[in-house]
Amino acid sequence: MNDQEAPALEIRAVSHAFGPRRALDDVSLTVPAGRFVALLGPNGAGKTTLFSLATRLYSTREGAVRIFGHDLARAPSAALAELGVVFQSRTLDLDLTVSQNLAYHAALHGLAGRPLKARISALLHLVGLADRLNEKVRTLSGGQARRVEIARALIHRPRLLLLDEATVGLDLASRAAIVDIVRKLVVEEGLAVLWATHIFDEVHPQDEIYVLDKGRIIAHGSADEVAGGHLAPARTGAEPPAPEGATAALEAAFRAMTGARAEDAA
Ligand SMILES: Nc1ncnc2c1ncn2[C@@H]1O[C@H](COP(=O)(O)OP(=O)(O)OP(=O)(O)O)[C@@H](O)[C@H]1O
Repeated sequence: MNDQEAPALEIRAVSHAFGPRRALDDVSLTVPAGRFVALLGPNGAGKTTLFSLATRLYSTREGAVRIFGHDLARAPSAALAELGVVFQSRTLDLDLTVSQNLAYHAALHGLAGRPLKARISALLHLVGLADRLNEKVRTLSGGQARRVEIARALIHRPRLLLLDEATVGLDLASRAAIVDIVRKLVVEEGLAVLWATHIFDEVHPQDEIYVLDKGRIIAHGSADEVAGGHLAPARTGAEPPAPEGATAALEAAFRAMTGARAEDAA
């Protein structure tokens, strides 16, 4: 299989333990090139641990991670060159400008000069922040700062983006703006995305989803299949369910599978 045909991300039979606590148990998932895949799991399910393994913060002792066919353990540079990541915790320098934050990160990838300026400008247009180039990150809203982090994650033109609960703590409008930007990147730029979340309304009926619970993948399919067929519009010509109805159906299925309490999952 050549690199063009390989999935963007392949996680095969990965397990991970912190001392006696097994955080991931035989997890396998695939993100095809150019596709949006959601990883849905309650708090403590193992999402961040999976991201830490996929980004090589932790080394994979059991199982394998491949990014566009490059084995992360054997060919880490080739694999990581294809990967951008937005972690759950904020990691921008508040006292640097948007441009300085991006340029600093770009330097780590060997980008400089005019091509770098053009790249920063293009990315800030993509995330709707072209006018904030020279402002300190401290002056941005939480949602705007998250968008800068997305731009930063894409600076080296990766073909796979991992986002770990990227909308946590944001208001509804900021969340919607970020989800829209990421989905647009998939459709228009051919980016592959793994979107980890526990927020149901971020998932569309036709999205491919994996449900992670207590370190195991307990369901996989379209969101509608996982919710027992209650999300997609009926084929009889009936009106599609209201978005809040679809969200409720997925949440009900998820809670039935995981036993998660509402406050764990919302
Ligand atoms: N560094 C660590 N040391 C010990 N246990 C850990 C460590 N990191 C995570 N864990 C445990 O591993 C399990 C999975 O945690 P993880 O953070 O991956 O879940 P998560 O799905 O990302 O949850 P959240 O949404 O709350 O961030 C949990 O039981 C957690 O307590």
